[in-house]
Amino acid sequence: MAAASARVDLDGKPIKPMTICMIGAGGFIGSHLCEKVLTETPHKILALDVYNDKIKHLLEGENASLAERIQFHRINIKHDSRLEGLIKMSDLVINLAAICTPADYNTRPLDTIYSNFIDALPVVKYCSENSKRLIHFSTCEVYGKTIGSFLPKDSPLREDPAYYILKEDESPCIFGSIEKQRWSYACAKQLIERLIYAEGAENGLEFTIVRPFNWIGPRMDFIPGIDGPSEGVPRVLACFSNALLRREPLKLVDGGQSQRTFIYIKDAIEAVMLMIENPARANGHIFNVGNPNNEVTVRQLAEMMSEIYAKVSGDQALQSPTVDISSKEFYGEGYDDSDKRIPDMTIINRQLGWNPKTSLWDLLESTLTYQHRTYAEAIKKVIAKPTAS
Ligand SMILES: NC(=O)c1ccc[n+]([C@@H]2O[C@H](COP(=O)([O-])OP(=O)(O)OC[C@H]3O[C@@H](n4cnc5c(N)ncnc54)[C@H](O)[C@@H]3O)[C@@H](O)[C@H]2O)c1
Ligand SMILES: O=c1ccn([C@@H]2O[C@H](COP(=O)(O)OP(=O)(O)O[C@H]3OC[C@@H](O)[C@H](O)[C@H]3O)[C@@H](O)[C@H]2O)c(=O)[nH]1
Repeated sequence: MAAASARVDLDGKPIKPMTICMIGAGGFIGSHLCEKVLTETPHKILALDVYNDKIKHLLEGENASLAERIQFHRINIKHDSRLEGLIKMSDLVINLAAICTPADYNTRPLDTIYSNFIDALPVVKYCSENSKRLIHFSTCEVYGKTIGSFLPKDSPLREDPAYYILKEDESPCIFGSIEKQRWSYACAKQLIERLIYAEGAENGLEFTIVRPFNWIGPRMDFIPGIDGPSEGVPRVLACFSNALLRREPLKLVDGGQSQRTFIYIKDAIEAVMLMIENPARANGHIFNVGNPNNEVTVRQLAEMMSEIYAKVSGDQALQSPTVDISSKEFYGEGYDDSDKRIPDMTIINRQLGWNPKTSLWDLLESTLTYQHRTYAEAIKKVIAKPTAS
C-alpha cells in the first residue's frame, strides 16, 4: 500500500501505520469507522464487540487485503480478562461501547449507568496504566437542556445564541431531577468525561473526547421485527424509517417540538479520522461533532422523511403522515428531553480544520434509499404473513 503509507498529517508529517483497538466496533458508528480505516489507511483494527453483523462484510469480505487488517474479538467488556491484553497490543484505543438508545435510559437506568460509566472504567484505567492514547465517545446529551429553555416563552433572549449554542469549554450541563431517569445516560457520560479529563491532568493520559450530535445514516440501530426485537424502540431515524416502510403514521413524541441538528455519518467519520491521525492537535480536547446547519424540529424531520421516502420508494405519502403521542405513552415514566442542540464548531475548526458538508435533504435521501433497498421486501413478507390468533 505505497499510496497509503505516504499519507501525511495536517502538519505535513508522515502518518505511521498503527493498530487500533476499537471497542464497540460492531455498532453503527464502529461499522462506518472500520470501513473508512480499512479502505483509506494502512492501519490495523482489533475489533471488539458482542455482535459483528454490521461488519461481517469486512471480516469475510471479498477483498482479502481489507479482511487481513481487521481481527474480530467477541468480547463483553463487562467481564473479559482479554481486554487489557488487547489494549496493550494497540497504539490507540477507541471506546464506542455503550447503551445509547433513549428508550433504555428511563426503563433500564441501572444497565445504562453501568454501561456508560462502570464498564468504561477499566478501559480508562488500562489506557492510563499502559500509556495508550484513548479516543472516548461521549455525547451531546451531556449539555442536557439549554439555558434558554428556562426563559419565559416570549423572552427575546431566546433568540440570542448565547442562550442556546453549545460550547465545549463554556456551556453548563443542565439535567432534570433524579426522578427524570432520562438523564441517567447523560450523567454517566458526564462523569466518565470528568474522570478521563482528570486522568489527563493528574496522570498524563493522552485522550480525546468526542461529543456526537445526532449522527445518522445507513446501519443505524435496527428495524423492529426485522433485525431487532418487535417491541424494541430504536432512535428516531429507525423509528421513522420503520413506520414509513410499514406505511404507518410517524409518531411525534409530545408534538415533535424538540429540535435537533442531524449530521451524515460519513461527514462525522471524516472528523474522527482527523482525530485519529493528528494526535498532537486532538489530544487533551473535547470536540463537538455535528452539523449546525441541519437544524429541524422532530415534526419537520418527520415531514421531510415522508416526502423523501415517497420519492425513493415510488409510493404515495399517507394522507395523515404523523400522529401525536405523549412521552409517557411512548417511553414510559421518567422521560424528559433536550429542547435544542446546536453545536459550536470553533474548537474542531481551529484544531482540525473540519467542517460538515452534507445537507439534511441529501443525507436523508441517501439513507432512505438504503433503508428501502435493505428492508422493503422483508417488511412486505412480514406484513403478508397471517398472525397467529
Ligand atoms: N449515533 C449517535 O448519534 C451518537 C450520539 C451521541 C453519542 N454516541 C455515542 O457513540 C458511541 C457509539 O454509538 P452508536 O450509535 O454506534 O451505537 P451502537 O449501539 O450502534 O454501538 C455500540 C456498540 O457497542 C457494543 N457494546 C455495548 N456494550 C458492550 C460491551 N459491554 N462489550 C462489548 N461491546 C459492547 C454494542 O454491541 C454495539 O455494537 C456510544 O458511546 C454512544 O453513546 C452516538
Ligand atoms: O418515534 C419517535 C422517536 C423519537 N422521537 C423524538 O425524536 C427526538 C430524537 O430522538 P432520538 O431517539 O434520536 O434520540 P435523542 O436525540 O433524544 O438522543 C440521542 O442523542 C444522542 C445520543 O447520545 C444518543 O444516541 C441519544 O441519546 C426526541 O425528541 C424524541 O422524543 C419521536 O418524536 N418519535
